[in-house]
Amino acid sequence: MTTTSATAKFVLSGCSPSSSPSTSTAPNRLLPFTNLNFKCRAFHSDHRFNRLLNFHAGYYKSPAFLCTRTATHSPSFTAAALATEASAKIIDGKSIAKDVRDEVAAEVSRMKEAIGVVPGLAVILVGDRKDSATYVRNKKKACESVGINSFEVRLPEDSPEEEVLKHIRSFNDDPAVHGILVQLPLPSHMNEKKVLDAVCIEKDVDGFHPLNIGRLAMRDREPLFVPCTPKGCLELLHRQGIAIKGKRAVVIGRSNIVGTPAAQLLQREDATVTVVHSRTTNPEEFTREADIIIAAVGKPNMVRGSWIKPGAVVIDVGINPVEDAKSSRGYRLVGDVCYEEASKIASAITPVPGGVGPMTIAMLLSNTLVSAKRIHNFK
Ligand SMILES: Nc1nc2c(c(=O)[nH]1)N[C@@H](CN(C=O)c1ccc(C(=O)N[C@@H](CCC(=O)O)C(=O)O)cc1)CN2
Repeated sequence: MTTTSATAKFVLSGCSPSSSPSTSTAPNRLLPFTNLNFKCRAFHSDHRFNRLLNFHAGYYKSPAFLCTRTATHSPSFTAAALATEASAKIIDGKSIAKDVRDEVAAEVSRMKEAIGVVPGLAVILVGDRKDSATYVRNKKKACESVGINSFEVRLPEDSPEEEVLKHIRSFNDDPAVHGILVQLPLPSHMNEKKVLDAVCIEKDVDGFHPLNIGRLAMRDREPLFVPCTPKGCLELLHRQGIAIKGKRAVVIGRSNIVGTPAAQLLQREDATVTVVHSRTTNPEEFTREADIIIAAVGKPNMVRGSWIKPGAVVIDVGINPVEDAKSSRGYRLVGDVCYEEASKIASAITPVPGGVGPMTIAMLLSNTLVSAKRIHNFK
C-alpha cells in the first residue's frame, strides 16, 4: 500500500465526464476530492464518504485504496484515491492473443499433415471505411501467420445488396472456404439482417447468424459459433484464472455483437448477470455491485473509478478514437473505462489498445479452425 503524507484534496484524472474528440486533448483535470474521515481497512459508516464517492461501506478493502493521516492528526484516516501507481493486474490481450494464435497454428499444421486440408476464411468488405479496411487487412495477416488461407472480396460503397448476397452464396458453396464474414458496419443502404442471414450457419465464424445467437441464448443448446469479441472477453477471464461461477457480473451495452452475447456467455458459466444500457438510470448503482464488469458501450471513459467495486475485474471492450495532436495519427484510442482511475480500484483490467481488440481476431482464427475441423470431422 502506498501512503501520502499530506491530506489529499484532489485526484488527478484525464477522464472528463464527457470525453469526446473535442475535449479529450485537454490536460489532466484536477477533480475536487474532499477530506474523508474513515478508518483504514476497517468497516466504517461515514455517510459523507459514501455520498462523495458513492461507494458502499466495506468496499475499500482493496489495496488500491490509500489511507493517509490527516494533517490535523485526526485519529481517523483520510481516504485518498490518489494512488500514484496502478494496482490492478493488467490483462495483456496482445500476449494472450499470441498464445491463441500459436495454438491455432499448431492445429492447422496438424490438420494439414493428417488430412491435407487447410482451413479457409472469406472476408467481404463493402465501402472504404478506414477502420474496417485496417481490421480486414489485420485479419488477412493473422490468417497468414497461422497458415489459414484467406479469400477477400472488396466492393465499392454503392454496391447493390444483391452483389454482397451473390458473393456470400458463392462462398457458402465453396469447399475451400470454412468461414465467411461480412465486415461491419455495412453501408446504410444495405439490410444488415438480410446479409447476415445469408451466411450458412456452418460457416458463420462471426457467430452473427440468428440461429447461432438463438442457440447461445438457450439452455441445453449449443451454438456452432460464438461471436469473436465476447468470446475473447471470456477467454481472457479463463486464461487469467478468474472465476465466473457465482459471481455478479454487469455488462454495459446490449449490442447484438458484444453486449448481449457477452451476457449470455457469462450466464452460461453461472454468473449472475445484469445488463445495463442507455436507458438504465444510475448505471453506477449496478456496476458497484459487480465482481466482473464488461464495458461495451462505445463511450470514451464512461466508467469512472467510483463506479467500480474495489477488487473487481474490468474488461473494457470500447475502442474509441479521441483527438490527440501528440499522436502521429492525430488521435489515440481510449476505452469505455477511465483506465487511469479504474486501474487503481480494480484487481485486474484490460488496457485499450492491447486488451480485448487483439482477442477478437485470435478468436476468429480459432472459430475458422473449429469450422474446418467440424466440416471435415477432424478431431
Ligand atoms: N464482421 C465483423 N465486423 C466487426 C467486428 C467483428 O467481430 N466482426 N468487430 C469490430 C471490428 N474488429 C473486427 O472486425 C476489430 C476491432 C478492433 C481490433 C483490435 O485489435 N484493436 C486494437 C487497436 C487497433 C488500432 O490500433 O487501430 C486493440 O484494441 O488493441 C480488432 C478487430 C467491428 N466490426
